[in-house]
Parts: sequence; C-alpha cells; structure tokens
Amino acid sequence: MSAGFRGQVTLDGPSGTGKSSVARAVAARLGAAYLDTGAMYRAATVAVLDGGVDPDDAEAVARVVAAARIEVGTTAGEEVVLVDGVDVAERIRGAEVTRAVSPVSAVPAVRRQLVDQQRALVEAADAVVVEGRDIGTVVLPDATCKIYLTAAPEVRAERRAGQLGVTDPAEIAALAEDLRRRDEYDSSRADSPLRPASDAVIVDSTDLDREAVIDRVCELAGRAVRAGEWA
Ligand SMILES: Nc1ncnc2c1ncn2[C@@H]1O[C@H](COP(=O)(O)OP(=O)(O)O)[C@@H](O)[C@H]1O
Ligand SMILES: Nc1ccn([C@H]2C[C@H](O)[C@@H](COP(=O)(O)OP(=O)(O)O)O2)c(=O)n1
Repeated sequence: MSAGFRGQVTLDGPSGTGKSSVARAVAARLGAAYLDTGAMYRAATVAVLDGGVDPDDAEAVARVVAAARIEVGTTAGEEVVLVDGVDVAERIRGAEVTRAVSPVSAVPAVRRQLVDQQRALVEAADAVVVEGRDIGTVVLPDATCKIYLTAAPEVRAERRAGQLGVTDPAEIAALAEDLRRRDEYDSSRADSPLRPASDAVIVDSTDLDREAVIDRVCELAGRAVRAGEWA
C-alpha cells in the first residue's frame, strides 16, 4: 500500500499504545492527511484552564469551550494547534492539561462541537488517518478501515516514561497510575466511551515494535480498500 489510498483510517485506543506515532507514519506512507482529535480535546482544556473554570463544572466548561476558537492542522509532522489564534502545541502536552482533559472531554456539548469540526476536516480530505477514542464508533462509523490499538498497561507506562525522559521508578509508577485513571475515566463516561467498534481490527502492540505496527496498519488499510472495490 503506498500512494493512491483514498478513504479514512481510524486509530482508536487508550493512552500510550502508539496511536499518534503510528498514525503520523501511516499518514505519511499513504500520502494522507492526519487528524489528532486528542489535540483538539487538549486545546479545549487549555481554554477551560485559562477561563478560570473548574474542569469538573460541566456547564461552565461547555460555555467556555463554545466561545473558544479551536484550530488544528491536518498535515502529519507539522503540529498546528491554536486556541483563539494562540499557538498551544507545546502546552497541550504538559501535565496540567493532561490532568484536566478527561473531565473536559466527557462533556457532551464539547464533544458535539469538536466532532462537528472533526467531520468537516475529514470531509475536506480525500485520504485521512484519524486518531482518538471514538473515531470508529461515533465520528466516522463508515470509515474505510478501523483499527483499535491496545498494549499491556505496564508497557504503555514504560513507553510514556521513555517519551517524557522519566527514569525514576516512583515517577514511572505515578505515570502508570495516571494512565490507569484516565483510561478508566475515558472508558466509563456516558457519552462516546472508549471502546472498539464492532467492525474494528484489534492490533495488540505489546510485543510489536513501531515499524511492525505501521506495516500492519498499512496492510489492513490496503486490504480494506480492496474489499471495498470488490463489494
Ligand atoms: N510499538 C511500539 N513499541 C515501542 N514503542 C512505541 C511503539 N509505538 C509507539 N511507541 C512509543 O511510545 C510512546 C507513546 O506513543 P504515542 O504514539 O504517543 O501513543 P498514544 O498516542 O497512543 O498515546 C512514544 O514515545 C512512541 O514512540
Ligand atoms: N476522540 C477523542 C480523543 C481524545 N479524547 C480525550 C480522552 C483523552 O484522555 C484525552 C487526550 O487524548 P490524547 O489522544 O491526546 O491522549 P494520549 O496521547 O493518548 O495520552 O482526550 C476523547 O475523549 N476523544
């Protein structure tokens, strides 16, 4: 599978499974656009924090996010994330935003607003790789190829630690607890909980390196396109 892909590849799954790194590489290989929907919920969280609002106050969160202009780019390798015109690409990866993003993303009005934006961005692209938590289930139920990435919790925590340069065992344990809490929150919320779509292919990356996961996703995307042509 190389140039010529047309359609949507969705990559959902919990934190630290490799969604972002795999989605970016797959998009580059397929010559497709790339949409990081987690970055949009993180940007909304910046607006909430700067608005001086409690992330657990759903009504206030919905009000602040409705008034915010959230913009994300769709080119892999060029992370563009703006809130009211201000570049927040670096800030959205910080601990303050990571701590507050789950309650913000659980607010139905916030989800409706961002899902509308996500669908518009996807419609503008002939080929796109979209990563998140509810892309195969809610945002793009008719996507060409749906992948659900998983990995053992301790492996995910180690990967996240490696990414952040954390080596202290106590800090790694805290990261693992952070991932566990966020997965639980994201999986148990009422609106669009994290779960695999019934027609998603589950890829367990516990014992696969990044390149192997990228190969597998590209192979599945190629297979889905061929199946669609024959249907
Ligand atoms: N299959 C893999 N094996 C080892 N490390 C990986 C693998 N996939 C991703 N990584 C690394 O794990 C870290 C977290 O990956 P990331 O793509 O940010 O995950 P997610 O978007 O699911 O949270 C990154 O440093 C990434 O390079
Ligand atoms: N489609 C999505 C994407 C992310 N979210 C929420 C839930 C996640 O905890 C946060 C952050 O997502 P992000 O993909 O950036 O998180 P990780 O990189 O996996 O740590 O946003 C969501 O509710 N729906």
